[in-house]
Amino acid sequence: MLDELKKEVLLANKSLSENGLVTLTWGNVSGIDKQSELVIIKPSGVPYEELTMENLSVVNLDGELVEGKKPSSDTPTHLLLYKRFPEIGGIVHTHSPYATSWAQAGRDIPVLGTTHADYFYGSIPCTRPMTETEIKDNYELKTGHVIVEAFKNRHYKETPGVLVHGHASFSWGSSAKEAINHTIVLEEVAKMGMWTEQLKGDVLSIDRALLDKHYFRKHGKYSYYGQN
Ligand SMILES: O=C(CO)[C@@H](O)[C@H](O)COP(=O)(O)O
Repeated sequence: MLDELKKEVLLANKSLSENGLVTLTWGNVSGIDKQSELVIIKPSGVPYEELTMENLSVVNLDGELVEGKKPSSDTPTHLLLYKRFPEIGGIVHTHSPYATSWAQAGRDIPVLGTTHADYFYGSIPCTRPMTETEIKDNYELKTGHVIVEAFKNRHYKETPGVLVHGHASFSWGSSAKEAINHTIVLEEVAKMGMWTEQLKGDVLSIDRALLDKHYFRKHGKYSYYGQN
């Protein structure tokens, strides 16, 4: 069932280690089949080298297990994002060191350069801290809620990633593979941002003209990037 999507999600989870985005099992990748509304996600606590097509978790949007092992502990967060960000097809959550450092500092990653602007239209937001009640009651679902709240004034397709305050990042894309690419970029701009601030002290974002040039030359109907 859904073998093609399973293969994509399997390779995406395994690529977390290959891309230096994860330590131990501190991350998970999912993908959704829009037709059946079934989500394939990494099984909880399973080392990436032991992941197979057979042990991947398959859940419906209510979180019920349809096939495979017990799903990632972050499944409720993934499922809420699929419901509230309907055009995404894949999600990555991981504790990559630089992005996690900005999340622990509770800071948005400002647009400090064109590398960032090529992929994220504006700062990468950090959610507000969660309340004690949110943490104690259905934490992973409430994590999804604070992420959605951080996007009330920005579009999730223009900024395909977020830092969860005190926790780590979630990134997304049209597929699990694109979500991995956005996670790689998020970690890189988090690293560059930290070093830029180190070199220049409190730095300002680039101006809007440069942000627009770089973002819209890759995205939208006037894009002229690549072979298109
Ligand atoms: O955020 C966390 C733990 O803080 C999780 O992302 C785990 O690090 C991965 O959990 P599983 O996907 O293996 O349940």
